[in-house]
Amino acid sequence: MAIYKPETVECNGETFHVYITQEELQERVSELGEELSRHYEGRNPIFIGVLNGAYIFLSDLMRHVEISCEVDFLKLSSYGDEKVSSGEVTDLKDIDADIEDRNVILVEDIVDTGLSMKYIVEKLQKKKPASIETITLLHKTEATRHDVQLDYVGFRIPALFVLGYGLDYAQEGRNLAQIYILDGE
Ligand SMILES: O=P(O)(O)OC[C@H]1O[C@H](OP(=O)(O)OP(=O)(O)O)[C@H](O)[C@@H]1O
Ligand SMILES: Nc1nc2[nH]cnc2c(=O)[nH]1
Repeated sequence: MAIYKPETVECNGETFHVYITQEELQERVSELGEELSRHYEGRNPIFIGVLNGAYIFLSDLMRHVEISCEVDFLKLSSYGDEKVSSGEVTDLKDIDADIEDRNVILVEDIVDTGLSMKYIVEKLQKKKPASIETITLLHKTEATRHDVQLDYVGFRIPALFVLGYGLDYAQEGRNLAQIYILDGE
């Protein structure tokens, strides 16, 4: 079965090229899974993925976690079909699990302005978990304006629009197996 990983890709009339390869992604995700396994041994953590973007990273990550753990999802949106944040977070789905006294690992695909991560951590804190740590595959360090605590980061990247491996452009491109960046950037 073919994996979808062209060198360049057209999405919504714009051209993107490979920025982080499938091999680089898989190696880093595996390292992160091993690190979490060591840190959370015996603590039965619950992974909370932020839909839609984090679904591929989370599913790959969990397959490298070699301890007992659980998973749940919440869904929000702040970008709509645009490349820049609307500046407002819309709640689309809450978690179902009771996380009181649980060790929570919040999983994001990307932290850009930091608005979504800050919003979610504050929302989850109200449910009285024993702990919350955060993990993001990508962090746009120079774009982050909100005060967020990032405990595990896959890759630090420049403030440029990226696509693939769960990240979309107007809902397209999530199925790409690599991370792509706009041509000319
Ligand atoms: O740090 P920020 O500026 O808040 O950006 C990060 C958020 O943007 C993306 O979500 P998006 O709103 O695009 O929804 P999606 O995951 O469904 O694509 C991504 O999944 C993060 O949740
Ligand atoms: N696809 C995509 N979604 C984002 N959400 C916040 N930043 C980005 C980005 O660079 N690409």
